[in-house]
Amino acid sequence: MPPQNSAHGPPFRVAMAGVVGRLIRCWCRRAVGGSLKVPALQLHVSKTAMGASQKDFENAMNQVKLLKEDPGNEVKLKLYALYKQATEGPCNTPKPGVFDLINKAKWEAWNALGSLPKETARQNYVDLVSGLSSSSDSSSQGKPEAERKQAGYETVVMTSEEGITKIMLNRPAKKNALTEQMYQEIILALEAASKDDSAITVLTGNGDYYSSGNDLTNFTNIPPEGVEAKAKNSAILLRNFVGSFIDFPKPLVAVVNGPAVGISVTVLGLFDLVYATDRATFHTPFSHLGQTPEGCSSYTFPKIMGPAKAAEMLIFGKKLTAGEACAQGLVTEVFPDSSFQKEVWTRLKAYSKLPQNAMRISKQIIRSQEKEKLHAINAKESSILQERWLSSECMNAIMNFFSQKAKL
Ligand SMILES: CCCCCCCCCCC/C=C/C(=O)SCCNC(=O)CCNC(=O)[C@H](O)C(C)(C)COP(=O)(O)OP(=O)(O)OC[C@H]1O[C@@H](n2cnc3c(N)ncnc32)[C@H](O)[C@@H]1OP(=O)(O)O
Repeated sequence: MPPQNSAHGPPFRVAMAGVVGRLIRCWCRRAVGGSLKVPALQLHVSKTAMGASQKDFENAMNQVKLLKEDPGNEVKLKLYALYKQATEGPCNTPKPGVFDLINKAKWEAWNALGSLPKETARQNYVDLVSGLSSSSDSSSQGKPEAERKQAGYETVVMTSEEGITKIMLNRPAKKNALTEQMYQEIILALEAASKDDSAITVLTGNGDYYSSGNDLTNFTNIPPEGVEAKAKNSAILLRNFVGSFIDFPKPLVAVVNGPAVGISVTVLGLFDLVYATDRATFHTPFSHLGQTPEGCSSYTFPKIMGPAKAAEMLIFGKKLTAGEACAQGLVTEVFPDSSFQKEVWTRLKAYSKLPQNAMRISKQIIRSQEKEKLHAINAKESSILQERWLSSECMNAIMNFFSQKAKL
């Protein structure tokens, strides 16, 4: 594909050359069955990982004991999971039984961190504690409970107001591209929203994009265990992520505030309402990336729009305008960008006053017949992608992105 813009200047390219080099070394190692010695690969340290020392980590553990306010169960689970990941690495214990509720919740929080490197977990733990300490000192005091920003999230902002819980993707400078941490935080946020007292849950983006899909730097955090292990853990993360949409028990609404790419488009088939600004576009360039559909779209898209239109999007990467996506049934309604937020939130506030249980039960009736099937499709799509990520087609596409040879 021809280069289309020059947003990335020379310093970006220099930085990316390192990333590309690392990827190539990684692939070479795989190609020779792991026998090639590539010391640089073993030494991979992510940008965030360089921040927190063992001392910072120990200080943060002490700070937790001094918190003035109980941070709540969600945050405590997150702290537990990050602590385990930072000290022991990926979850390595058997899942506790269904009746062992507390240990099961702890295990799930730890397991949801997938292959997050120990150093990143340590940094995230330190950042989380530092956010908790400052918010318990001052910021949230005095605000009504319902409007409080929920602590414990770094890449999303979660707020609850007037019966609506809003989960806002919050990396506007990166077009809300989804990092591994973000997938994990969305899983946790959906879990929290499913249990809170709101009637409706909304997913939206901050800035000019809804989301540019998977953050392609996820392909560069290769752990010392190697790329196969990374692909395996990423497939688990993907499966858990999509699973939280399949199982979400309340009305789930996407407020698509701008262009959407990749997985942020495919999971829309699992939402109950999709409202889009007329500035939004819907793009699933999987073949261009050497990848295949996820988010259950291999099943939901043909069902929603028919096999021919689904093929145009999922095989050939046709980008749809908001109007086209609405005509094909993926989007519920399109609003002019100038009045988008006002119109959508007025509508949602009215819906949130409808009897909650009735809405919940109606959703269950509509979706329950498909749940098992959707989980099976999710498992299949994730395992096919696990293979795809190890293919040269996929790797070339990722390297092209980083070396700016290709822009979508
Ligand atoms: C070993 C296996 C590991 C696998 C781990 C996978 C985990 C689960 C995967 C689930 C499967 C998901 C699949 C998908 O979602 S496929 C879609 C992936 N997305 C893309 O390919 C989009 C790539 N981005 C672009 O083409 C353009 O950035 C875009 C058209 C979105 C916007 O272009 P524009 O010119 O307007 O803006 P910029 O390019 O300048 O973007 C601003 C900065 O944001 C960075 N950016 C944007 N999107 C991404 C992205 N998806 N990944 C990483 N970075 C992104 C961009 O680089 C700019 O950064 P700088 O300001 O630092 O230059």
